[in-house]
Amino acid sequence: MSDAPQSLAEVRSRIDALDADLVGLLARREALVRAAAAFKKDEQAVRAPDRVERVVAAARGKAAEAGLSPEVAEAVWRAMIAAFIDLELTEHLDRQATGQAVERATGQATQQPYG
Ligand SMILES: O=C(O)C(=O)C[C@]1(C(=O)O)C=C[C@@H](O)C=C1
Repeated sequence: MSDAPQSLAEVRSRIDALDADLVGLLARREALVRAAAAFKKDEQAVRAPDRVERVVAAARGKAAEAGLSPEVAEAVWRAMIAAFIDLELTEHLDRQATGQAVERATGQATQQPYG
């Protein structure tokens, strides 16, 4: 028997189920991105353009093997990484602001993410 969906409603129900899996995978990815951010000292390290290109190239390569359009893979990965870079930069700025507030309150120098 064919596994092909028999209606638009069935297609959409399968898409919704896959999206739920993707949300779980992206949450695990976000936890790792946040862990990476903690090792980075400056904005250039957060942006890591060489690493971005390697990640995108790997996604394109795996996409072709898996039956995913490489163009779609590249667009999705670039959008996803841009969002994670924004998240990392926001975390760094928050940490910097917290460090400055602690310094004001205590008069003690704290470690600054941007040197
Ligand atoms: O590999 C890193 O350094 C990460 O922080 C992860 C990640 C990504 O989402 O893949 C995010 C930001 C960097 O610009 C590069 C890659």
